[in-house]
Amino acid sequence: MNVDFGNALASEAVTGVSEGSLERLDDRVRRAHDRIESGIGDREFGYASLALPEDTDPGAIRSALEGFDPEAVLTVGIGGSALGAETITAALGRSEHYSLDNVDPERTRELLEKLPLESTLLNVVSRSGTTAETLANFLVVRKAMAEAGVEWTDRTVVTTGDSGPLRALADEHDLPVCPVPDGVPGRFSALSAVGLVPAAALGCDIEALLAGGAVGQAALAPSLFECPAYAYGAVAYALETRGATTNAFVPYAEALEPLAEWFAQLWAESLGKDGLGQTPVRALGATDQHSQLQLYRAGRKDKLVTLLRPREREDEPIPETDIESLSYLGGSTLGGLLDAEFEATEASLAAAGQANVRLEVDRLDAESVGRLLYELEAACVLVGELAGVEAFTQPAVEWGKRAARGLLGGGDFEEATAVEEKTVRRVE
Ligand SMILES: O=P(O)(O)OC[C@H]1O[C@H](O)[C@H](O)[C@@H](O)[C@@H]1O
Repeated sequence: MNVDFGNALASEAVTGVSEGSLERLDDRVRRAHDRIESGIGDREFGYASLALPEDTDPGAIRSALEGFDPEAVLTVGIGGSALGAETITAALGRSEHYSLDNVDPERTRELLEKLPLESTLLNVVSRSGTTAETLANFLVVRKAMAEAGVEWTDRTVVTTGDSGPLRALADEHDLPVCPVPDGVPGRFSALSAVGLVPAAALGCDIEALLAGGAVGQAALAPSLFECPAYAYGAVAYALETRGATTNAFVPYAEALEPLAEWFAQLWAESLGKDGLGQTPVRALGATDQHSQLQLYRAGRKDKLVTLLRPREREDEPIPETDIESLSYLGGSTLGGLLDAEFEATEASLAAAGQANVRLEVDRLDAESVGRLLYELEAACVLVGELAGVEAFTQPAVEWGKRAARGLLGGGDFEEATAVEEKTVRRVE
């Protein structure tokens, strides 16, 4: 990942940071880097995520998938157990990957009617093996397969921990199981079996994805001025402390739209603690230039806008036209137009004093995507260190999970009583 934070400097942006402040911050970046490196070395909880490029065994993933040559992959998982896999296959153009990461009955039914179940690989992913949405969807899909005369046990692969209901079920039916890596929270697990199984099943080069992650790891360095991941993290942190409490993440590539969702979980769940954390907003260039850009340019100066694009892409020429007012488009390309819009938006934000950072990758291939995921994770871990928040836990999410389970009669959870105690003040 290449980072250009010129438009986030104090000389350009209302919430910008001066070079001098960044130089002072760099001392703290160096200390944070030491902490991160020792955490990686000792495979400490959370920090172990940044060791995945070396620790993930692509051979084990491939052997769990032996004998499968699916037309489509259906991932049943949620949050960190779905978004990494969706991000990777979308970025690499594998549209045959579908996922059920919600319990909307209409969507579930519609998808099950559309999929060729006899040639679909069912990929069930849950670190805990207890997440209600995932297990409920799994039971529904399993029944649909049985009703369609498909032996679900022949078409299912599971990624889960060493214990829990999903592991027990996988053992009972002798299903192929990929382990979730130790000490790696779901949102940091894209470069493990959690994120790589669908990609591998659909013929992506998972070794190259991991090699890209390893390049990101090798690029970690004790100065933000020498390390793109830390440059992005340090600038995002510095801007947050100067009032940029929203991070609008805007990829200029449809294939990276799921990445914006993945980034939102990474940033929100890791950094939203102790009254701190930038609120991630998902957007897409150029589409959202025609909707959200008004706010980003002229609304409150409480944002960092992160613009992301691949430098190279397969292009499509725009045909010549004899309509005089459109002649400027003819002879150009859709990619050329998208790039022009990217640069125009960047300049328009800067002209309004709105902080923005440019992230670029060479192209959307397996190596670049692996590196991008790794470096955004490293950026997030760095922000956690600088802000002094515990980036690897999600107590607020767990609270809601317990409340929902309590309501469904899945145990005695005191959080469920909060639902009954809700203050009501209706207007009908
Ligand atoms: O993998 P699972 O245990 O099913 O968890 C799936 C998701 O559940 C929770 O909501 C957590 O906050 C997420 O971080 C996690 O990714």
